Amino acid sequence: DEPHKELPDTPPAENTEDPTAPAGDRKVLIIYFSHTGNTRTIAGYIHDMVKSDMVELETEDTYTDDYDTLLAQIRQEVADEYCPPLATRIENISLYDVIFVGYPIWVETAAPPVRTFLTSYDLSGKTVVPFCTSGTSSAETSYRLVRSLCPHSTVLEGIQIRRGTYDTARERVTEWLRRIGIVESKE
Ligand SMILES: Cc1cc2nc3c(=O)[nH]c(=O)nc-3n(C[C@H](O)[C@H](O)[C@H](O)COP(=O)(O)O)c2cc1C
Repeated sequence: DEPHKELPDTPPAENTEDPTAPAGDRKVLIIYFSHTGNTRTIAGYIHDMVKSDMVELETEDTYTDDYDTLLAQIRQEVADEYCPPLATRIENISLYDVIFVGYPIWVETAAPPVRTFLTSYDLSGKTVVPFCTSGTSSAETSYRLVRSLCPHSTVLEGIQIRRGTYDTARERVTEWLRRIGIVESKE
């Protein structure tokens, strides 16, 4: 499935409210990897809604922009369960209660930097929340990977934003954050 940088036809509605403190006074961190910016957009929607810190994961070796070369490399990395070294270091991860983990689906699973992140940090006892962007693939394999790499965390229902559906993404992210109890529903 080819990469595709997608901008909504109409600009998404601006978030007019300040981010809300997460339900239960929990401290929230959003970490994400994004090669072409789609996952960064969704991370921004979550950050707009939930009082949180946000960190973009960067690899020591930057991935190429040449799709065919990248696809061949990622096929190999996925087959090898390779953990690309991260340039990003996260201080004080122990302070956080909830960690959102965002990534593109690459070769049917989570992009390899997520494997590095989840194997490098001890997330025992924390709540982990996956979110991803993709073409047409299912996200299930990536969710299974996330669950297997943090077996002592509570992994909540994730959200997947597929290509062609960005015009409604902000609303769906908001509904999802309420459904999983991160943001309290206002009645
Ligand atoms: C190397 C590579 C492999 C990909 N593999 C898949 C795939 O297996 N299934 C899919 O639905 N999308 C696949 N995509 C599309 C990306 O998931 C999609 O463009 C995503 O939104 C990119 O996120 P980003 O802009 O945050 O990097 C692939 C993209 C690349 C570059």
